[in-house]
Amino acid sequence: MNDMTPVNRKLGTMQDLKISARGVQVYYGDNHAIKDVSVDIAHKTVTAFIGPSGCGKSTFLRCINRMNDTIDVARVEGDILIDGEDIYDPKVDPVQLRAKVGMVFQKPNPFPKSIYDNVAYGPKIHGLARNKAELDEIVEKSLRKAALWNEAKDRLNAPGTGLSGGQQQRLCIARAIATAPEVLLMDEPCSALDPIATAQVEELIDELRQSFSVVIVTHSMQQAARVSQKTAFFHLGNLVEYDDTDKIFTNPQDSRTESYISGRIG
Ligand SMILES: Nc1ncnc2c1ncn2[C@@H]1O[C@H](COP(=O)(O)OP(=O)(O)OP(=O)(O)O)[C@@H](O)[C@H]1O
Repeated sequence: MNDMTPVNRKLGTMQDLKISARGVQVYYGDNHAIKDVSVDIAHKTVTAFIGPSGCGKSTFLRCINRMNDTIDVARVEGDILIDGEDIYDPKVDPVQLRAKVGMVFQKPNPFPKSIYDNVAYGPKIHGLARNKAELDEIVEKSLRKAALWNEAKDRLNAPGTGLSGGQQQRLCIARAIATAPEVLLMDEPCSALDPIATAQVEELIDELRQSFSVVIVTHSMQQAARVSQKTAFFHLGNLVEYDDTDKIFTNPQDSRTESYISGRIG
């Protein structure tokens, strides 16, 4: 592991460090999907992962809450620390970790339960509420944070699957934040949404940044430019460049980043 790459020298001074990855490698059988990636991610910041299809964005995102553990052929090496703690330490319970590091997927995937129960499920299993009143409060707060309360408050007992696609995605965001996570991972959260629902979710991401570190995988460079403060460009499993979003889009240092943002690769 080489800690003195230009990326790391630069990040050595980062304030409010939340996630620190060092020398991360991911293999799917013989396929070396992530190659020696080191990156520091700040708290209360939106970080975008961009890059051509198959470059490893989702794979690296899934390392941050150990979702790759659920894929039989996947093998992860290297270190990922959150608040200085190694999340791959055998003492860490992945279920507890995923409450702290929430995830929102490409397609809205509410449980086949009521709107209320979708949000209450996580706090219940993690024992975050002592009684019904506390649970009600968590549900309301989470739906408010996800900008869904006004639309959902009169139909809390209706099925979550009855909401529109954009509302379902906000419900999934409410469900993810109900367990009071510190990091929210979003894997192309708007790819199944229309432009209006996309704009609502993007606005929400900006608000979520007040409370969480948000890491978002996106195919849309416009979206990365709109929502993120930091951008990481991946190519063929390598983290090629990581910097302030403005800089990546206006003055990239690596020719591969330049080619990608100008549409020549990808
Ligand atoms: N569950 C899996 N099992 C085996 N190989 C996988 C799995 N998921 C991803 N891969 C492989 O890992 C590499 C990186 O894929 P990944 O999905 O992380 O890329 P990506 O940049 O997120 O792509 P996209 O933008 O198309 O979603 C690819 O070669 C892919 O085929």
